[in-house]
Amino acid sequence: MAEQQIKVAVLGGGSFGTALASIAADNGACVRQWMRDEALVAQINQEHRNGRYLPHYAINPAVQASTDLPAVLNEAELVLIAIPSKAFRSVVQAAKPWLTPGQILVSTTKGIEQDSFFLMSQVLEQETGFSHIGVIAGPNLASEIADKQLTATVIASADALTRTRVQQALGCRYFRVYASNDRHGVELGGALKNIYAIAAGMAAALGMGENTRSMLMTRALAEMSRFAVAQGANPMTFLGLAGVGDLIVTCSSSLSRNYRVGHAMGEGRDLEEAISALGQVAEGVNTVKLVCAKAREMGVYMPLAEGLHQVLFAGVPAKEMARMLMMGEQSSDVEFVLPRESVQQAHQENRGWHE
Ligand SMILES: NC(=O)C1=CN([C@@H]2O[C@H](COP(=O)(O)OP(=O)(O)OC[C@H]3O[C@@H](n4cnc5c(N)ncnc54)[C@H](O)[C@@H]3O)[C@@H](O)[C@H]2O)C=CC1
Ligand SMILES: O=C(CO)COP(=O)(O)O
Repeated sequence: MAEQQIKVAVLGGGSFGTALASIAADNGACVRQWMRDEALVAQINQEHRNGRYLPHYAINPAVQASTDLPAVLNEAELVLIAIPSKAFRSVVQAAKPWLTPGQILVSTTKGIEQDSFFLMSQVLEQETGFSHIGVIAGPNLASEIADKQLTATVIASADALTRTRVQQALGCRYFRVYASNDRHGVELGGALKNIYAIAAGMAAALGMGENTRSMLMTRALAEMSRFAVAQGANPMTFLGLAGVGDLIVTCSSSLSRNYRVGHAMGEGRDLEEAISALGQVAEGVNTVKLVCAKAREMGVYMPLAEGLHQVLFAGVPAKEMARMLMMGEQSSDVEFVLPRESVQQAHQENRGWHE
């Protein structure tokens, strides 16, 4: 008996929503994609191209774009939400009357909500109370996926049905979907790495060497996992695609919008100029603000994020910040092996040794 075609709704007409819609259609799903822009809908349906966000790639012709939210959601088994964090809740609220508890809701958004400090899956949970909720995160540059470059992602959910259905709907010859049950850790990984991608772009523009890049990424991983553990996530998750995997790609690629914002600033533009030159969402700018405030409140040590915050919002030159960071207290390499406190204590005991 032929397998029944899964019905997938994608909310968001940006680059990632479009890339995911096309994968699902390549995989045989019935795919409808919702966006606000009538002209973009017409272009996707007629030319099978998203000229605004992914102009150079063909979209599977089976993707049906629409501005009609109820029609897109009607009978969808899987709903993928690819809307920037600033607008995420309002779109979920608009969709709510047409959502049903049996549906699987998956956020693909790598950001944090301003006032609540909620991750997007928590927004989904709060708005709907549904039980099939998950997140997708990993090293997933949209244009490479649209180019069908071999790519892997993670579906994270405590709910086995959500994990399995997303693996079935999206897993194909160029897109591999790994499963995790640490939704919080995976989602935090995706949001936090954007901070360090901005720093890496900045450092690249200032001429950093390979040693510097490696130091930056590795210490970023230490900082991200420290913060995530303080938030209740499993540090092992950061060894996976949504941790180290996504950190590597966004800290190395000018295809990352966060990296590009940092790079433009490293070349001398101010933050506003860098954002407007980008013309797309760079979630890390807002995330660094929110994470630094939360880290201060919780007493979590995050020197790189704090340093970036000073550069973005307090006018400290990036070069000066790098110098200050290099002169900070020397600490533990892997603090889950040698705790930071032990290193600090040893420093205190040996104070005055070379005085
Ligand atoms: N582009 C990428 O390579 C990847 C992006 N992501 C995440 O996906 C999320 C969405 O990003 P992209 O698709 O890349 O963004 P994008 O900047 O390409 O597009 C954003 C889309 O959201 C729409 N939008 C914004 N406000 C809206 C509102 N109030 N109502 C309805 N639609 C609205 C825009 O019109 C646009 O279609 C981001 O959080 C990003 O971190 C995750 C992995 C890869
Ligand atoms: O998350 C991404 C790749 O995994 C995309 O990063 P940007 O949002 O910086 O483009």
